[in-house]
Amino acid sequence: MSFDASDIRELGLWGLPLAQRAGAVIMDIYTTSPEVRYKADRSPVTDADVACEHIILKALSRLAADIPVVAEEALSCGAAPKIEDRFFLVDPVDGTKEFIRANGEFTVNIALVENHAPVFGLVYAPAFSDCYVTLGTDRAVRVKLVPDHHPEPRPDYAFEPISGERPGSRDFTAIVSRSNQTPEAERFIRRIGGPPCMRMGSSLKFGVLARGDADVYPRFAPTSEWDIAAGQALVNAAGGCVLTEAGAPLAYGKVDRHFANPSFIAWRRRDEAEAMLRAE
Ligand SMILES: Nc1ncnc2c1ncn2[C@@H]1O[C@H](COP(=O)(O)O)[C@@H](OP(=O)(O)O)[C@H]1O
Ligand SMILES: [Mg+2]
Repeated sequence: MSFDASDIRELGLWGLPLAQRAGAVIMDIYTTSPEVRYKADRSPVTDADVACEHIILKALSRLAADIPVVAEEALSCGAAPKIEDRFFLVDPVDGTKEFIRANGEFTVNIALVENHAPVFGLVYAPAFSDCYVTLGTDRAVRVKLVPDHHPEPRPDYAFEPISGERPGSRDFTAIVSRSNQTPEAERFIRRIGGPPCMRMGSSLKFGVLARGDADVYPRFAPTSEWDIAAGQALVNAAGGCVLTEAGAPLAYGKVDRHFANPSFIAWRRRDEAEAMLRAE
């Protein structure tokens, strides 16, 4: 298939039925008390992670066999591709702990990285039929997407454009991990004045920022590139940014660090992040 992976819109439209299929497989397992195993790093994995990743890898190999893919489960089994300027990052089920707890806060994540930065992202929460996808480097949308084993091609998705504009007059709000909270993040929240704080599992937090329903997501617990690349692409496209504590951009493709990220702060608005950093 001839495909220009720099066409973010084309990639987004291609990704939606794939997400539906992957989501349908995940939901079949979700509703039948999945067996939980533990990887070498003691993180949990279920058949949903493995089956979903298989579907996505197969689809990516048909779409763009020349672009390397770094995928969470394949990498944990030792399958590390040679990284180039452009590569895909796949986390088939982000928020596996939430999947096991059955609170719905888990996502399918596909991202494209170019020159060390995520330029495309798809985050899909099948339990909520809630999908966020970039259709351009400055265009992010939300779309209701029901898990489906055999989705029909759709020319007419009801895309809701999202941006980091704060709706109404709500208070400045932080959002943090449900299962991986740290004292450092709590200290950060106190330092910025102790705003109200939402808790949520998985990369859905980036969707909440990108749609303007929270302002800052401080993350001091460990993450890997596949956990956050799609979410960062969304936040970037909606007018926000993801920075290290020192205010530097996050770099992707950190092979020597096994794709581990430093602590970071994701911001709903780039200008607010810059103002806060200047005030420090
Ligand atoms: N000790 C650790 N090392 C690396 N990543 C970790 C980690 N603890 C949690 N994570 C990452 O945090 C993700 C969950 O994010 P959150 O806390 O925002 O829900 C996990 O995604 P998976 O569920 O895909 O493994 C996992 O990758
Ligand atoms: Mg993950």
